[in-house]
Amino acid sequence: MAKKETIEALDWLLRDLAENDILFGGKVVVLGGDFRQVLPVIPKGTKIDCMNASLVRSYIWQSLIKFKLKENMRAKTDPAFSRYILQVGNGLEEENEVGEIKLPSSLILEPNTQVPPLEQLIQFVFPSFDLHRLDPLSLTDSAILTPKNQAVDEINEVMIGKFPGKEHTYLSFDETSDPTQQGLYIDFLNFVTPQGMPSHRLNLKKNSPILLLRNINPSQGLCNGTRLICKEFRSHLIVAQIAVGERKGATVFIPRIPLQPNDPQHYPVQFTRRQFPIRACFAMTINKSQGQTLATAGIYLPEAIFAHGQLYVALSRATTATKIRVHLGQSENPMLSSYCTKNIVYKELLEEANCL
Ligand SMILES: Nc1ncnc2c1ncn2[C@@H]1O[C@H](COP(=O)(O)OP(=O)(O)OP(=O)(O)O)[C@@H](O)[C@H]1O
Repeated sequence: MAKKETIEALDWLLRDLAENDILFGGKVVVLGGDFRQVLPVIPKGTKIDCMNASLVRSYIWQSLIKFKLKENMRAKTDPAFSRYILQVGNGLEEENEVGEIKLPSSLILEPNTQVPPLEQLIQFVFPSFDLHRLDPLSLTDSAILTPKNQAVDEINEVMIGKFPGKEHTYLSFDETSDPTQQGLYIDFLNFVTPQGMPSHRLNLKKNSPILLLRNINPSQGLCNGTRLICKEFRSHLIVAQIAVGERKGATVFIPRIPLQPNDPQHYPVQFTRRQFPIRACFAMTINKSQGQTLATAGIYLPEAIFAHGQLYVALSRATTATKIRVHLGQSENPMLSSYCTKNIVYKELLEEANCL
């Protein structure tokens, strides 16, 4: 969800344009959101920082007329699953002594000593590339979700290896702002992948699914989070096909663009990466999956989730309980059931937002 400052900036802009001092300049503005989902990300922020960044804590909140959407349209064919997700999102599932909830056994990957859990999850989510060869766009209906980027990169790497076809690699051009530092830092820059940026080495295959990381051209459907299929690899652009939404099936061109880290203070040197703003999307972070609907979802939790709403967002991407499987790492207390995992819910924020 957007930070409150973004919506406050819109308020001031509309007041300026309308030359009055009425909320949103007196214009009708429709906002939509679910406070059970992940809150605005504040790097190294505390619980209070994240809650304070929410629209609920803005001067705007009290002036809004609120309407509640009560039916889960995505999971409407599975009302029991829909009720369960809501219990998780509201933080009403019973917790054990280390603050974990017990997931229904039907959602958990069956124990199998022969096949490693990630491989089992891959087999559940992507049972056959042959089926996808007939309809490559269907590949983007499924994904493995996990909390951290490192696991996302590892899973995507494994999946690109398994995917049929010839691998095509694009290397980025990483440039320090101060040219005298280029030689000193180039290896380091090629090694790091700042949050929200593509990696230095992009390994892709024809028909493999990708996710756009920037708003390139919203009117053409090319927004941050759009899923596409790679069709052709040229030296300076990738020909792709939009996989979801109103422009599904449209052919588009993705150029290399200059990208800079959102958190430059965390790097010893300022730099620009010239790369295609995409990453493979067999796997994605739970935060990035917000807004997506998945026909089949695998949730890979070798480590527990770490932020408000992540478990709710992950579970609520699927349309029925039969199309979702979870791999859980060890519970914090190994004596407890292996079906237990952390669920973080800031109930005080949900109460302020009148969600409970
Ligand atoms: N009125 C409706 N009738 C039938 N299906 C609907 C309706 N509204 C939404 N859906 C379906 O429900 C799913 C979720 O819709 P949408 O992405 O608009 O919701 P959302 O609130 O943005 O979800 P989230 O925030 O959880 O990602 C989509 O698959 C959409 O097709």
